[in-house]
Amino acid sequence: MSKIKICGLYRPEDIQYANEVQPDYAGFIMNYPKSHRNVNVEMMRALKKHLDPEIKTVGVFVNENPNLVAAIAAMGIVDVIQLHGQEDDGYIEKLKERIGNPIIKAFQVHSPEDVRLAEASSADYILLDGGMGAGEVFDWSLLKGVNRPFFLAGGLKPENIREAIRDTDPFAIDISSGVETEKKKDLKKMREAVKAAHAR
Ligand SMILES: O=C(O)c1ccccc1N[C@@H]1O[C@H](COP(=O)(O)O)[C@@H](O)[C@H]1O
Repeated sequence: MSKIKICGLYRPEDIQYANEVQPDYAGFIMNYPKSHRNVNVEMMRALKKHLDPEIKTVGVFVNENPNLVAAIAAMGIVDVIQLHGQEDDGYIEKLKERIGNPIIKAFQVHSPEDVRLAEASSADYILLDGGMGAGEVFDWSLLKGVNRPFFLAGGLKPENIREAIRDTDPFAIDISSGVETEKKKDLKKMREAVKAAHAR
């Protein structure tokens, strides 16, 4: 069993689906127009209003100005901050002085050195990913013996979640494209993903 974050919600229907299938975390790609999942602050505020408060919201940022991230955190619309760009420990420390929200730092993993770098992060959680929301699986054998709890991301789908949990024992599964059909969240796939992650 693992927790699960379903990432990249951006339509009102996505919120209804999340309320129905109850992931532990709901992720929102914020201020990143390169992604089709992009939401701005106003959209986020409107979506959050309808989300079950038991589901934690994660604001995902890519190399965003830390002052803006802190300002968004102060609005109370994100419970957790995810940093998915090249933000370093200096950036994270600066942010920690301004906000009390837990911080997840994402790392792309291609080698054992990438894993060591992630383990040393000053973030509250690390997220180990193959790409950037592009559905890329990486070599999970690199994760043997990781010394702290991690979110596992990258190319996960309902069909490979059980194998991923068995092989890597993550704190949480993080999934986005694997629960979409034609770039839109798919209720059936979301239900199957949550069931697979929460199965004992
Ligand atoms: O999903 C995006 O568009 C995105 C954009 C910028 C940074 C991160 C993004 N997504 C993150 O990618 C991983 C895995 O996604 P997938 O399941 O492989 O599609 C997840 O952490 C998302 O938060």
